[in-house]
Amino acid sequence: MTSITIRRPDDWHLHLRDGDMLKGVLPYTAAHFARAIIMPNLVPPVVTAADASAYRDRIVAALPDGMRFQPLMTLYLTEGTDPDDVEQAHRSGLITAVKLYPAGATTNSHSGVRDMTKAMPVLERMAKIGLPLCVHGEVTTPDVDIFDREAVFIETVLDPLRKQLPELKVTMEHVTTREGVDYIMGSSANLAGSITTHHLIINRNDILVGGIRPHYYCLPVAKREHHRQALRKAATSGNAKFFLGTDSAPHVDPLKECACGCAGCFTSINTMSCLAHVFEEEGALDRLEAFASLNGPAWYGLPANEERITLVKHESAVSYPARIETGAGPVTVFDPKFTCYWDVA
Ligand SMILES: NC(=O)N[C@@H](CC(=O)O)C(=O)O
Ligand SMILES: [Zn+2]
Ligand SMILES: [Zn+2]
Repeated sequence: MTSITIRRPDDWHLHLRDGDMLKGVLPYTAAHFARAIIMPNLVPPVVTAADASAYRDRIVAALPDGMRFQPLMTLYLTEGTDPDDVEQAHRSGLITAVKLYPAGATTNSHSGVRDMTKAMPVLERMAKIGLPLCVHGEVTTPDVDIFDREAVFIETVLDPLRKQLPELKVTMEHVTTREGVDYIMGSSANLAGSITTHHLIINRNDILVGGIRPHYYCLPVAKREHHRQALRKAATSGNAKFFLGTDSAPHVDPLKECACGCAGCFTSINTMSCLAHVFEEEGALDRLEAFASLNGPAWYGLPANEERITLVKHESAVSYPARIETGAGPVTVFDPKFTCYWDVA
């Protein structure tokens, strides 16, 4: 038996949803993670400080007795967001970041930003007060191929924005391409990137070969193998610009297994197990702590967790349920297609 002990990890990109789904999925995150950045793409979205405060209360209320977990709230940037409300939410310690969804890019993003110039007053304020912007980095232009949308976003939106507002701290979330990795590595200190567990494991063949696999469909969509390899290299490098954001994004099975299925993989339950496997494969178990527990807090200016968790490699396979039951309905668990031997003790 092998084991490693690391500081308790955090999840820097997480969808908890609301109501019965929130109650169903939150315990899996809280079991392993001390904190998570909570995505604001509810229906309706979490737009104002008042919305974020009420949502935080609902998350805390949904936490089972005896579990500890700190939700780090975000505001959903719209063209009508009030810079004063954002600043106030930041100063009171309520929010950790503001989230940019280009309108139409992903799940519940229709209230997102169409015209970046309309968001400039808020972005300028954020640059001034040191509040990070988290971005879903994909263009939505219909003539751009879905596999190119991240690379085109970097070129046409992100790079110009960072030149215009060099002081703005930006997290490029769920990076899925070699272009994304290279752009982050070649940039100044105020750009970093989160990487999901599933993008280290699947490429686009897993979605499409031998039949369509809706539970591997997420956004940004998984790309070619060489992109997955670039992500693995970045995540396991120890480079402080890369950290874990699982993007665990539960949808009930009927909404995934249908003619127009939702994007998102539910990974919070087996993320640490899968990551230990991936890092071991890459000969980088000693860098798992940097990726999952150290680089994220450093980027967001927070202390690393003092508590530790131990990951144990068992002689025999560790199993996870194929799906969990929530009050909102069944949710299929991400299947890494390899046998897991690691789990959290
Ligand atoms: N990642 C996904 O595929 N889906 C996310 C939205 C997002 O993070 O883009 C969701 O909210 O379902
Ligand atoms: Zn996204
Ligand atoms: Zn997400």
